[in-house]
Amino acid sequence: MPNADPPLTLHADGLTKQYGRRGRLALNDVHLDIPSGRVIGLVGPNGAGKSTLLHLACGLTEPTAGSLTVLGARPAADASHLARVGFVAQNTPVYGTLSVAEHLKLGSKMNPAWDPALAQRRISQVGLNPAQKAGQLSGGQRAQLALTIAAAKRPELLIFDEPAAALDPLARKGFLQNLMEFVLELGASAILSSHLLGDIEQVCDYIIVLCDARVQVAGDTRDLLAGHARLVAPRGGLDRLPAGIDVISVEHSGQHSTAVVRTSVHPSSLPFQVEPVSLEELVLGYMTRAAGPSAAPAGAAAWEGTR
Ligand SMILES: Nc1ncnc2c1ncn2[C@@H]1O[C@H](COP(=O)(O)OP(=O)(O)OP(=O)(O)O)[C@@H](O)[C@H]1O
Repeated sequence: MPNADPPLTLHADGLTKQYGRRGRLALNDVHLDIPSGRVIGLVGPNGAGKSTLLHLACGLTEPTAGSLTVLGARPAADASHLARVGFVAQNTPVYGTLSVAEHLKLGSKMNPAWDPALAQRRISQVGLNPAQKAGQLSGGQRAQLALTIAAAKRPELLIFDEPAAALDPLARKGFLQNLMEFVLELGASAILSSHLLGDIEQVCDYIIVLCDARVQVAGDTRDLLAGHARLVAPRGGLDRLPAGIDVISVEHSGQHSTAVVRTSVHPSSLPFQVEPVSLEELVLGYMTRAAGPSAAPAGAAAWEGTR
């Protein structure tokens, strides 16, 4: 008999979160189907709802409406499900008065699948002194400790909320390398939120752009890049576009107009200069669109008819 497909990493159906009865919606009718075995980048502006989505995925908070499953079950449904997910929160919290070694001991007591060899190996690889109190570690060392603890649980899914935000470029590079090594070693999926698009581009093969509580676009990074393009034309030359082209954002500079578009039309058949988009352009395009007409560059209204 063929093996059953692995459960989706994350399945959200109408997922909505409102903090308090009068609070604004932090997530609004979110639908997502994220396959297993991916490294997922969650991007969006401040206040978009990224941490809220990650907290819901870890069972730290409950949805107001809609449903969410993680690895095929309700988040934090029971102890065994908790053990399948490793979470590193935004400020990489550690117990300041406990040493590095005591953190590992605590981890081993609390997690049935704890891998002591993996924990020891990574601690010495990143040069952490087992006797040092966690309160005396630098931001980068704290992040490495938190990553080691999350990975030594041998989870199926690692979730990171802005893991590298406080790290200098070199520490960030090391951290991301370690993260990828863990993902490969564990055969795990990972979700990380970040404002650092370069980091996301480096390690993620799946992207979710979340703005203003809603998913703007989500999908395999390569597919998304292949399905979008940058059109360049003399100013005003993009005012009328063939069917099958969805304008995401448009800018005018000097004599030229440039648009990021989603297109089902083969680029070579378009009567414009067509260039590939970078991930950064794609993400910024969706963020600009979500920010609404008031934030859109002058002339964007010309595109309304094509949407
Ligand atoms: N505990 C809370 N109580 C009330 N409102 C909250 C709470 N947590 C988040 N919010 C609100 O929900 C919205 C989404 O916040 P969230 O922290 O999920 O955004 P984010 O995308 O992670 O932002 P950032 O990039 O700044 O970390 C914001 O408007 C925020 O003020």
